[in-house]
Amino acid sequence: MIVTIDGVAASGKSSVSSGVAQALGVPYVSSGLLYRAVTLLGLTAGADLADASALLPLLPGVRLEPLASGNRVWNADHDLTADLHSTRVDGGVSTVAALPEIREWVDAQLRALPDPLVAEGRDMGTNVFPHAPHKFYLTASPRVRAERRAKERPEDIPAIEAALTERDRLDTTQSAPAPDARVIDTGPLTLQGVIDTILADLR
Ligand SMILES: Nc1ncnc2c1ncn2[C@@H]1O[C@H](COP(=O)(O)OP(=O)(O)OP(=O)(O)O)[C@@H](O)[C@H]1O
Ligand SMILES: Nc1ccn([C@@H]2O[C@H](COP(=O)(O)O)[C@@H](O)[C@H]2O)c(=O)n1
Repeated sequence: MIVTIDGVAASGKSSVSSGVAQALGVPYVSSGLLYRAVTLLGLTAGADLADASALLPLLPGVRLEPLASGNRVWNADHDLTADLHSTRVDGGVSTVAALPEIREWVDAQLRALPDPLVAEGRDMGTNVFPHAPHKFYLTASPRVRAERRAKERPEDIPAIEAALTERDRLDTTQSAPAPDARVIDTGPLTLQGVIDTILADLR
């Protein structure tokens, strides 16, 4: 069984997916981490982030480890995970994610994973796993999302809100709820409240 949890930036996708996956006893996979890993490797190599032919040669050693407690991304034996959520990576990742060749590479990594799993991102329910029987799409206002993220980042709330809004704009093409997804406004809910809403739906 595959459960897809898509949504806008910082809507709670990875935290909610981790909670749902742990309750179900299955792994979850964060597709955004793969786009972030490509971006980090591109930035480190000084590559043009808009040029897929410069990025693809950097990827043969990249591997996602989908654990229920939290995903890790490796490049050969180097753990990239801690460096994937920087403001610098946030600023470049939508450029990388717009490249069809990179999207194909990410989709292939995800589809090679064994069922069952919880998959989170932007296009899990629409594109990568369109036949998944359970689909969710998380939203919250930009201000609520920025207030939550401000607890983990040094930037102030207006700067975070502006960056999130811009990332949503750049990601519009691949970020829409599947027609058969349940849309959940997480604004009025606690993290556990969102997890419980999804688990109740699955039951
Ligand atoms: N319903 C909620 N209530 C309160 N805080 C929440 C809720 N959902 C998520 N959070 C918090 O919001 C922050 C962002 O959540 P998370 O990183 O899971 O979002 P995301 O959608 O995976 O982000 P990104 O798109 O940047 O990868 C985290 O600090 C998380 O604990
Ligand atoms: N299915 C996906 C997942 C992510 N992206 C792109 O990656 C960026 C980072 O994703 P987060 O979930 O960690 O926020 C995101 O802004 C998108 O550009 C994607 O295109 N498709």
